[in-house]
Amino acid sequence: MSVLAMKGVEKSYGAVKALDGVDLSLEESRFVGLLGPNGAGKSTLFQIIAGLFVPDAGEVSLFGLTHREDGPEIRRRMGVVFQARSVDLDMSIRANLRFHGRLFGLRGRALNARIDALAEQFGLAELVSRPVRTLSGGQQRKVEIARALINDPDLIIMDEPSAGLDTPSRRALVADIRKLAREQKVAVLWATHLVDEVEEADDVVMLVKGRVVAQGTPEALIAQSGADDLTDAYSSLTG
Ligand SMILES: Nc1ncnc2c1ncn2[C@@H]1O[C@H](COP(=O)(O)OP(=O)(O)OP(=O)(O)O)[C@@H](O)[C@H]1O
Repeated sequence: MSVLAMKGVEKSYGAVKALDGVDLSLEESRFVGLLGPNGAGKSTLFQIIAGLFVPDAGEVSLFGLTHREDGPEIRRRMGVVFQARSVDLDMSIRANLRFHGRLFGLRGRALNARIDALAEQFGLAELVSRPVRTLSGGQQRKVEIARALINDPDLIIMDEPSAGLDTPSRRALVADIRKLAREQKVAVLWATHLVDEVEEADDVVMLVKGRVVAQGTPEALIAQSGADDLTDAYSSLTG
């Protein structure tokens, strides 16, 4: 099933062209890494996928639907992890997840069961009553991700979800999300400027100055560029 299809997407901020004809597709259960340096246009792309920005040109469809005609249905089926924190530091994990669950119409026992399942899945079960402020950076990022999964989405888009984490925590988070994609059939778009986070992605899309310069499996990109590994391939394909 096609979860996301973008064709010829353009977006400018005044004279700055942030996206310059982006084509991108994402299928069910795929973990796709969106790799690009600072300023490549990753956040702009996310805002468009999330329906917060309207592109200047091009087409975007999610689950075969468009934001213009079916925004609420798309939002019901999508989770978003932005770079900025979206949970309340002074509230407990459970209170934060309850608040977000209610936005999707979840209530009572069903909501509590969903919170318990997510807390268990992300190793937060012992911590659900603690204010988010008292958690480690890695645990706080997991709360962000649990929040984005509260509505059991078919697609989750994540803008540098590992920001601020050390290398072991980043690796663990990537492994958790890859497992989630595989086992729960969630399509994942993971934006980062760190090559090691997408080395085992199903597909990697390289974005530079608003253009997709390469996309394919990590193996295909390495072969295409005659490089030894994905880091070298990224350097050579992105100049
Ligand atoms: N609100 C804005 N007004 C003007 N220019 C902007 C605005 N937001 C982004 N830009 C510019 O658009 C381009 C793409 O920015 P964007 O934030 O989408 O890139 P990014 O890949 O997410 O970068 P980073 O990895 O640093 O977060 C950059 O040149 C940036 O300076």
